[in-house]
Amino acid sequence: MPPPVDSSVLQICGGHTLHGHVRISGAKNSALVIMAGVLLCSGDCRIRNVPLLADVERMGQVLSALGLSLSREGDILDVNAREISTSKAPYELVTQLRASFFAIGPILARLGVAQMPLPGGCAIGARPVDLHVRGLQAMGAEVQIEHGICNAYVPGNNNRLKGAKIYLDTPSVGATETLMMAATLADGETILENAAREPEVVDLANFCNSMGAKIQGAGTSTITITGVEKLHSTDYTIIPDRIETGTFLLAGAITRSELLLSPVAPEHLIPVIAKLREIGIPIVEEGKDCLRVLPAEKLKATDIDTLPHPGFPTDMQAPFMSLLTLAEGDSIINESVFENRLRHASELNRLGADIRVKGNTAFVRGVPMLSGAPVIGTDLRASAALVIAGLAAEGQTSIQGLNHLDRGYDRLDMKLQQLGAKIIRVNEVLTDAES
Ligand SMILES: CC(=O)N[C@H]1[C@@H](OP(=O)(O)OP(=O)(O)OC[C@H]2O[C@@H](n3ccc(=O)[nH]c3=O)[C@H](O)[C@@H]2O)O[C@H](CO)[C@@H](O)[C@@H]1O
Ligand SMILES: C=C(OP(=O)(O)O)C(=O)O
Repeated sequence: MPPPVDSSVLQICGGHTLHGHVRISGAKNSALVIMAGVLLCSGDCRIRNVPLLADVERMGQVLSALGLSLSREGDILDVNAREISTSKAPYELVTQLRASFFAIGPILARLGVAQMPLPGGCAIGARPVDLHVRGLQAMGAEVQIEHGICNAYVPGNNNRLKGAKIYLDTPSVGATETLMMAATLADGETILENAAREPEVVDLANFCNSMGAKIQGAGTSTITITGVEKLHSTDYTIIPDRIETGTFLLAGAITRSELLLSPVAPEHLIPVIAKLREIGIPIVEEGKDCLRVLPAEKLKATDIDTLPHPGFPTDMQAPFMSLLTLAEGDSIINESVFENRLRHASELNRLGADIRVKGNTAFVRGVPMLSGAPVIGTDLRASAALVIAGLAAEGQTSIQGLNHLDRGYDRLDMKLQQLGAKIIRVNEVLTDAES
């Protein structure tokens, strides 16, 4: 029997104002890497605020295949990682998401050997893993990539990685996380220089420290990890998803609506909030974990350059482009982090946008309105960008490619429905033979 192909579509009838409160879920990129981090623990872990996502489901299947037992109730995930029964991660699962590869660090630290297929994730560039590999080699591992699998082992009597000083050529989020996790159980001190400073890196460090790891400096570009023998049980709550928060701010902004979002971490959204205010969207911080977006008089064009944190996040680039299609004037968006992350531009043009792409730069000329059309989401944030645009477009927009959206947004269509959006999912699951 061929595997089912998800051909569901989202149908949006645009041009309606939204209103009300939206509950923001736990961060996808924290949840996934923290699930990998559970492999470091010789006890039980309770993780709270885990979002309901296809990627989380798949990451759970990866952990099960490695011999861990998991149970989920609501947004609480319990994992028993006392025993890891194999060092070999399943090819068909790991190749479906990016973060599964980061588990190579904990598996190697715990067992001294790991066989990890090269990862999947959004097709937004080549996304090599050379920095992960070079860092593990600096810590004493022998690593070879053959037949799509990264085989690593630690030679010597005790199979234990050794602390090392590692400079990352680029502040890769995943490489920082892989190496930070590997170093928690290594012999001696590891210093990561030019490390990523994303909030999810800090969340992972806090999670590891809650199990007894000794990590200092997460959130700065130098992270120091002093290896310990063993990590213990923990009960840990994941931070709110800053990209989901930004997506709802944009949904409010593009439909000229008033929305209340919580729980959020405004300090993780500084570049996004600054850009929204710059183009004329009123954003009000209420208390320490609540944001209100208010209708704008008019939208002004602006320029965006994506950068590692604390710069403007690449994961917000596509949804932000949707808003700028309706701003007055010309905006220039430069994607500096990934080399192929502007594929949504041509789909936005189907909706009436005026965007030209040259290399990694999109030139967006504001138009007075968008009009609904059938479109295809080519990756996670591209799909979110089309949803945002569809909410504003006159008439009906239908979006295919929901497998991308479901990887990383917790029931986006349902949350939008609760805010009054005219959005429905039409399910049509075909088998390969029928499609
Ligand atoms: C699961 C997860 O957390 N995904 C996030 C993570 O992806 P991910 O960890 O894959 O992104 P990286 O920060 O590693 O990638 C940044 C840049 O570094 C390059 N690079 C990376 C690793 C490497 O070994 N060699 C190399 O050259 C990449 O090709 C890219 O051009 O951070 C990205 C950048 O904020 C986000 O868009 C993703 O949502
Ligand atoms: C690129 C993303 O995810 P991943 O790294 O999981 O492909 C994203 O979340 O926008």
